Amino acid sequence: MDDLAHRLFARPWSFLRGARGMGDLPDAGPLEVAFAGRSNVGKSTLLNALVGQKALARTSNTPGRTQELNFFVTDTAPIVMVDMPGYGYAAAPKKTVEAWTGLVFDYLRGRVTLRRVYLLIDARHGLKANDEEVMNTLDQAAVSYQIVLTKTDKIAPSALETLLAETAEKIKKRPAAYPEIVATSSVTKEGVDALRAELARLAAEAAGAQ
Ligand SMILES: Nc1nc2c(ncn2[C@@H]2O[C@H](COP(=O)(O)OP(=O)(O)OP(=O)(O)O)[C@@H](O)[C@H]2O)c(=O)[nH]1
Ligand SMILES: [Mg+2]
Repeated sequence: MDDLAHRLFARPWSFLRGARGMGDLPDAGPLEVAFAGRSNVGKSTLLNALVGQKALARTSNTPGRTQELNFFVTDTAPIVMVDMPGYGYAAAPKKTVEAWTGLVFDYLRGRVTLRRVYLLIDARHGLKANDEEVMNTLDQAAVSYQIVLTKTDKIAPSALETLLAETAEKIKKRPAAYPEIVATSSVTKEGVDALRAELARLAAEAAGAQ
């Protein structure tokens, strides 16, 4: 880990608040980085891998584990990480899933302090129609986002190469998308240090702006 990243993750992160609606959000202050993606893609697991705390965000084999926007903070930098409910299939009633999805889109579209979205994509499945909808929303709102492939331990290196090339081609014309795609696995920890370094860079930028 580089020096800045080491400092950002030197102390434990803690849970600040869960929000079920836009009215419950914490006051907009420090910059926020959000983890978005389909249900079960590995958002909460990746957040735990980044902070090195196994049970900070709750994870599950069953889609629909995270049911609120969960805000996590550290006292080493003015940066907040936001674990989001998933969209797409979830083991919950239709109305409940619709409410989570509505909240996800409202937050992505309307949060002034949202600085970066990590859009997680399961490496076994690639981009789906609802991921494209999220990208449309972020492009329209001019919120910068980066594609993060998850569960790369579950596919062959050659399949990963193909997916990286295909995905890069699909996002080429999207104005708010980062052209580089990060491949991660919370099993092998591939990509985790690269994301930590990027978060540390954002945190340093935020600290400088205060
Ligand atoms: N093999 C493998 N499994 C993973 C990886 N990341 C997550 N998982 C597993 O995928 C399942 C879902 O992980 P979560 O982190 O709960 O997924 P989520 O995106 O937060 O899901 P929701 O909150 O339900 O939207 C769990 O069983 C994890 O252990 C990975 O990189 N590799
Ligand atoms: Mg989750």
